[in-house]
Amino acid sequence: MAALPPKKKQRKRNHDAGQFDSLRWTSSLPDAGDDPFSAFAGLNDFEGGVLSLEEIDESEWGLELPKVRETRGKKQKKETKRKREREESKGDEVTGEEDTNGEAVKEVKKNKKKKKKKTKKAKKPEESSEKEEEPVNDANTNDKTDVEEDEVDDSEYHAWYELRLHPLLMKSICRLKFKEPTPIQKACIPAGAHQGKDVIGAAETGSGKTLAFGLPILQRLLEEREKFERRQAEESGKADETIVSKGLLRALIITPTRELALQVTDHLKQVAIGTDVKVVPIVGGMSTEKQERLLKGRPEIVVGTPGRLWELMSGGEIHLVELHSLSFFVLDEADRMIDNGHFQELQSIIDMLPMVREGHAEDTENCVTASGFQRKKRQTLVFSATIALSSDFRKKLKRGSVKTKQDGEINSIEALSERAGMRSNAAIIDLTNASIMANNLEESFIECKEEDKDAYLYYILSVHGQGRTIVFCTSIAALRHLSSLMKILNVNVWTLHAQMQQRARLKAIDRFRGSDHGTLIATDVAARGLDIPGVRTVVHYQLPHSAEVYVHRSGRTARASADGCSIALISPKEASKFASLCRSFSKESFKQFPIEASYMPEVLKRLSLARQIDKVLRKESQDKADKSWFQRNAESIELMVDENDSDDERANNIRKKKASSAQLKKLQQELNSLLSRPLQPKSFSSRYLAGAGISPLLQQQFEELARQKLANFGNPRDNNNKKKMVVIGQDCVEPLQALRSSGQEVSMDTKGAAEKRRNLDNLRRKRKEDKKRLHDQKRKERKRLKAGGD
Ligand SMILES: Nc1ncnc2c1ncn2[C@@H]1O[C@H](COP(=O)(O)OP(=O)(O)OP(=O)(O)O)[C@@H](O)[C@H]1O
Repeated sequence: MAALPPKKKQRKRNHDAGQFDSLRWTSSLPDAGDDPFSAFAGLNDFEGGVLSLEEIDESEWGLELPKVRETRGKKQKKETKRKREREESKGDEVTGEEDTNGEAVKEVKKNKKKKKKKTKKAKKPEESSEKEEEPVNDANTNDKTDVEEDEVDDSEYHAWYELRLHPLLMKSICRLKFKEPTPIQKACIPAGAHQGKDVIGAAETGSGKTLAFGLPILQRLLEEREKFERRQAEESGKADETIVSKGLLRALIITPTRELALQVTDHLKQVAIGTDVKVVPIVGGMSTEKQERLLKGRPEIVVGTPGRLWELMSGGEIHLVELHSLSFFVLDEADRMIDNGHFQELQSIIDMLPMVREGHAEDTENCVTASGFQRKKRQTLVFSATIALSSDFRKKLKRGSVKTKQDGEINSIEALSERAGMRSNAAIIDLTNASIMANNLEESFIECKEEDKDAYLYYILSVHGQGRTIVFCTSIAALRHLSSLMKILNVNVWTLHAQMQQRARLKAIDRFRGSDHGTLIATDVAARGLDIPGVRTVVHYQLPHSAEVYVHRSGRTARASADGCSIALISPKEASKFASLCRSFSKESFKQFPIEASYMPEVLKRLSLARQIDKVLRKESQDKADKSWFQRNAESIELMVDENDSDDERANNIRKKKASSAQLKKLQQELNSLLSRPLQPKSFSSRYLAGAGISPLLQQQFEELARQKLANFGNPRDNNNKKKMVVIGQDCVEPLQALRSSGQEVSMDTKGAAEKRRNLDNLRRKRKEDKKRLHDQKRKERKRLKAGGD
């Protein structure tokens, strides 16, 4: 883009500044206290803060935005001009050669063909590099011709131009068809990319936070490279090979889970296509050798999990310990980092970062390889969907008095940010709304007994089996129980939990991603960051331990302007937890998910059979496991196992086995016969056939039948009457649709619930005390009687 004239530039800056006025700047959050769900109460009471815009001279960047489609008038004018020029040049060329035998014309055509071939060749490397695992593309392949040839509609992408991104980044954005930046991107890119500020960013799940920190990183790397190359060219073209930023670690992005690290890597790679910036994931569960090999390629951006990163860093991995050149330190899903099991390694990594002093460039005096550009301050970017900061965080940062635990451990995002070198002028950008949930997310609940949760889940999956669903459990035991039941009931499910091997985890995600109506049963390892398009429903089979996790779980649906719904299954035991959750989101009402009670007898029948089958199967596999365990251990101590059971015992065992397999067969037959027909409500009208589980094929057949019946009626009056016959297959109704059309808004008497809980606790305590008193009395009585008898 050409440099704007001074006035325009000023106006543009004002415009940018104006944009920020509409944002809410944070720094205050009420103390969360002991209640894990109260962390978000009053989240919208934030203090203001202003971003100051620095002078930026676009002309210095030499930036050129992708050529956009001109308006019709301009286009026509240009076309006429081009035509005229073409004709003139054609004339020149033809007259310049012998024109008598048409040779010149042929020459021109040949030249044109050559040109076309060249353009094709120039395009090829880029196309092929997209398919490669590591897109290491040469910036030179993205010459202007490529950019110009992209059909980019000005009106469609103009919202990005204010952010003044590098043309190669703009090209990727256009390719990804991201029409406009999301609010968090709009707010963070100027601060992070152009003002070099540290950023704390919070926005709802699925709001595009990855690019809110990814684009500033790529922008700065590309910008620095261009500046450097220009300067080199100016200084008589003598390239000093030591200073070029290529090959030094420039950005370290840390995420709490491996899947998230891989996803962030993929996302950044997509945007970095066409640049030669390398992005590499470093995560546990993958071969260390392979990751060391990847690091030998000296990627500028590394995305990793704390455990594996620290393992390699403490082992002296050269690319990871040369941190003087680091320009970005990013914590994605930062609040999760302070959970147990993460912060030890994270703390060690942070302690390895060169010191950043307020008002000073990084301490890089001993560094010979870092260029002047890289010696700029390191930026710290901290992002999450749920972020809780104290009201005077900024002041504390200034004073350097953010508290860590007494033993020096990091216990809050604030301490983490300070330790990582966050400066007091950091841009704190909080775009979370009062409920912190995505606006297009519909939340609902079903109140049920603990033992009925399976039935309600089966109801949701079979009656409303449309779209992808993620079911969250808090324990792996619950997940295993649930997945085996659902598999017996022929529900298409995959599982994801922390005890699975990384390969299996990725496979499960991949398969889930590939199935339009699949179900993933997961623990909270999948709660953060996973970006799987088309997740329509999130079911909280068990409520999570904290409100943050609830937010992140629900955020797997309704991402990037799509809609979706969440359904929490609430047992009486969880009622007070749920009330506390509502309180923390200042929610006064939740929608009750509509259940068609007439389906439940059939659902319960199937489930009872599935449970019995599961029990038999478990017993069988347990017996097998016990036997092999016994044999293994006997062998290990060289003990001879006496195989010779008595005849009676053997006969007994065989009888038991036969009985068990006969029982299993019978149960399976019974269940199969139930599963072979659609789930039907107990009673249904033959006129309004409402059948959940009616497959599209069956529905089609019913509709055909209805039409045939209609045609058979000769009497037009009769005909009119029968026209009212409708076939409704509820299978086609997504949970979100069902919720929208008949979900009941239920007001949450959170205070009342707490009162009730207290009363119930008192009652229980009283009953216990009474029981104890009675027991003591009886004991004393017995003693007395005994003493009297003696
Ligand atoms: N400007 C944009 N326009 C449209 N889609 C976008 C834009 N930016 C990002 N996306 C898409 O939105 C989805 C969500 O983005 P991303 O994963 O970065 O969200 P997030 O805020 O990090 O979510 P979470 O808090 O759950 O981790 C991704 O599929 C991404 O490709």
